[in-house]
Amino acid sequence: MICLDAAPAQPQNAQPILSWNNLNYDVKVKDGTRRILHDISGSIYPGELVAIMGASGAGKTTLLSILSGRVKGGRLEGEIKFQGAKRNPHTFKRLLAYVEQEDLMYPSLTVEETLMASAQLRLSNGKYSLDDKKERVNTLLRQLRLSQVKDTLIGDHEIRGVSGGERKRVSIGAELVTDPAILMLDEPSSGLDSSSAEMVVTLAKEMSRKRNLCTLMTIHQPSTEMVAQFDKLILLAQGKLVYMGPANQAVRYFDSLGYPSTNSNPANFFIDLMTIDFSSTEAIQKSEERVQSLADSFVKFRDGGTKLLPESDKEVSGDSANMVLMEPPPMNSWLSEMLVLLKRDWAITMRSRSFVWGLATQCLMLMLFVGFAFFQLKKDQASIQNRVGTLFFITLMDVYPVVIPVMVVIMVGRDVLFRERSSGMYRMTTYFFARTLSLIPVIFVPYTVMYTGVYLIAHMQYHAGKYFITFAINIVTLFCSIGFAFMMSMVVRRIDIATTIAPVALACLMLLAGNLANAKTVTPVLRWIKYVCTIFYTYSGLMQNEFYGLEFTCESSRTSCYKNGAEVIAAYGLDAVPIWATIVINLALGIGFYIIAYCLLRWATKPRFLWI
Ligand SMILES: Nc1ncnc2c1ncn2[C@@H]1O[C@H](COP(=O)(O)OP(=O)(O)OP(=O)(O)O)[C@@H](O)[C@H]1O
Repeated sequence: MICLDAAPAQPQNAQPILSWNNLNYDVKVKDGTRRILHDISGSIYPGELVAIMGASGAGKTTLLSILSGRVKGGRLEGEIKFQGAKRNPHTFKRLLAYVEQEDLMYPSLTVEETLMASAQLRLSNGKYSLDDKKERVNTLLRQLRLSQVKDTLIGDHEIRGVSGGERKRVSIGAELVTDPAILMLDEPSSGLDSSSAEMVVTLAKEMSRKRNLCTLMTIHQPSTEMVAQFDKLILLAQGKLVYMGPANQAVRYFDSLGYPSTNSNPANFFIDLMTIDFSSTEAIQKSEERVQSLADSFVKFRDGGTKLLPESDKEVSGDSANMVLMEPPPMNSWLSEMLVLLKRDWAITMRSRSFVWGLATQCLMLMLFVGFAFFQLKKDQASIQNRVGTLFFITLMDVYPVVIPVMVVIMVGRDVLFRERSSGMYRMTTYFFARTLSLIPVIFVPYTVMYTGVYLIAHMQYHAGKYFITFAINIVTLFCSIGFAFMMSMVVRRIDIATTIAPVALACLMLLAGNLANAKTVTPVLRWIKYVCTIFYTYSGLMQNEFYGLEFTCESSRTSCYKNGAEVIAAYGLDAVPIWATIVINLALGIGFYIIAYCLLRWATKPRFLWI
């Protein structure tokens, strides 16, 4: 004998993995508050495959969000227990595998790389060797029928990759690579053809059985075959519970209430029963009354303690010895986590061909263009303007062509970052280190070639010390530019807005950098800006490094001449900060940008979920 709330094949004394009581959820709307969920109670057990079904707007996603601890805003009442006790947010988050409706993964990684990165980040090094992790990924690839496509890219609208169904299975695999206690899937069949959707449900069932895992999914309108796979159904109508119990008893239950099945697909029959008919005022009233009566009947039915027998006495085949993990796995060391992320980020960066080749081509072209525009500078008065032009141009090249593409690269992966952060996959410091380290060679190598080329072709002062100082100033500026790009990527959420704002902000800084406006005569209201302006310090450092020590000739036709470089630096007002200080301050500004980006990311990913 099995009561309605328990799994059809659970032993009677089994403890629910998750139970919830009297959940009420209200949100603010224009004219007051609206109750989205009304007094919902229930429980789910290890090894069960449970579907939350209902018409559009019934509250399926809201219920799943509440149970997963991801609901934001509004007012939540009731009680949720995980393995019989109040949930600990940290532990629960790491024992829950949540697959969102959208498959947020890096499109340029292969299926195997995606699963392997997840395994390396989530599985404890103390418990699993690298070979164990590979074995686990191979098993998952087999179980999820992904072995054939393991070397195919995930892909997106630009890169041809795996099919929609395969992508969904990779999303599930990336979550199942650990031993979660509960798997939650939000509309896993959306956007899939019927056979892919069926396959996802079949696999979810297999996984639940094999791992004694409780799987809870929202699903809109499953096929008859899919309904047959579910152990338990939670049927919602207008935020009210109209049925929760064995899937194979639902039709009989509604029949007993006087609603015999009218459709060969039980899901269609349930949806028809639960949907509000908006075709006329009478139809609305009639269908609302029906939904209310179904909800009332279910309350009576459950309060009456009526029990349902499953049609078959199939036993859950999960190994009862395969107990659900009570504690989340410990996190791996900072270094190991960083190295895994670095390997992954390096692959992503190197596969962003337009970024890598774009930077390389741009640097080569600029080197030739700037070098030959200011070819073999002499020591006459005209060369002063040309040197100033070369150095200001190089300063700008250190910033503009770096900030914008780096910002785009970071923002493209931001949704994945947020998803991985919300499941506590890694620390944020490892993310920043790995992402920056993966970008550095791709930026620094072509830029170093560019500086050196311009230095030689334009014939700046040939002096080893001066060359290395130029090199140091430029490298630190590039570091600042990457930091600035990180900061902008965290401030603005949309790429199009970020790529509009960043050039404007940089143009304002450029104005105050000491070339377009004299550094000493800028209005005091704006003069302070140069002290937080990377462009100013870079330009000032490069100018001093090149001009100090130069003597200029003066043509007899001229009435006034600069005799030496020191006079030029003084005239431009760039002698206030010594060269070494320009490097140190830029380094500090770069670190500051990173700290701001880090704080913004922490703030953006800080859970603001309602927790009971
Ligand atoms: N924060 C909110 N503010 C206002 N209304 C909300 C909020 N969250 C949910 N709702 C409303 O609650 C109802 C249930 O939403 P929910 O997304 O849970 O439905 P659903 O059953 O998942 O629908 P669908 O199948 O269309 O995704 C909808 O009418 C929705 O507009």
